[in-house]
Amino acid sequence: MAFGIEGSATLAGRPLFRDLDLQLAPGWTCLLGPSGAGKSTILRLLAGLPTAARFEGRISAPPRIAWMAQQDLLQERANLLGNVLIGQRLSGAPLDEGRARALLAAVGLEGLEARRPASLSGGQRQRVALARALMEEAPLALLDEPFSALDPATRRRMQDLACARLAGTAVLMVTHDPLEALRLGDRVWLLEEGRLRPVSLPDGPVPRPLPALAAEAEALMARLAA
Ligand SMILES: Nc1ncnc2c1ncn2[C@@H]1O[C@H](COP(=O)(O)OP(=O)(O)OP(=O)(O)O)[C@@H](O)[C@H]1O
Repeated sequence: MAFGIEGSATLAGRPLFRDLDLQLAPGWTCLLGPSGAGKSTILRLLAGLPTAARFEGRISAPPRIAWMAQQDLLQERANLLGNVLIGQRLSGAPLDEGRARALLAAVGLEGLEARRPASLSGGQRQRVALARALMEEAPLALLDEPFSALDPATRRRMQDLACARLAGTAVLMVTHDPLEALRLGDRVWLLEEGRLRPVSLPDGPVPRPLPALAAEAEALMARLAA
């Protein structure tokens, strides 16, 4: 099933983006672009969350979405297991504690289930937020810089994990990392000056091997810096 957003947005009377047409099929769509271009606004619009922008157009999204914001939005009063289970608790679904524990183990936090978020590092907190998003099993996943707080080796492992667990899901990921977009993207877009510009991709299934991507990453970094 395809989801998407079509339309234009203004911010304090000025155009933020115009005639946007972003369709989200199963697989990874990656969104790059300079700070303030409107990437998080697009994610929030798709999630049905309030934004500072005025939007006119059409949004197609399923009722249930896996959502990972730039801030981890962990519940400080709940332990890690409680945080991963929060979607099920809020929706009144039966709690699948076994799956939540398995996801915490998969993100490398086995044995920390009873800890509170305040006792974790930034990277550990981000991995709890990832486990919570993966717990959702929603048809659309909206991920805003989901790996930004991780060291390179952990980042790569978490990218592989997310890729495997979100197979068949329509994923929209905002990232500032060209290599990450090239590694994971089935489709990659650059949002600049209010327009979406396509990025051409090397052949092959995602996640792509890194050595093959060095030249493309260099070229894309140059476009971002322009
Ligand atoms: N709560 C808010 N109130 C007023 N303006 C806002 C608010 N949130 C975002 N904006 C403005 O909306 C514009 C788009 O912001 P958005 O967060 O979508 O950009 P972004 O591309 O995701 O940026 P970044 O890469 O820095 O996260 C920016 O000019 C920003 O200053």
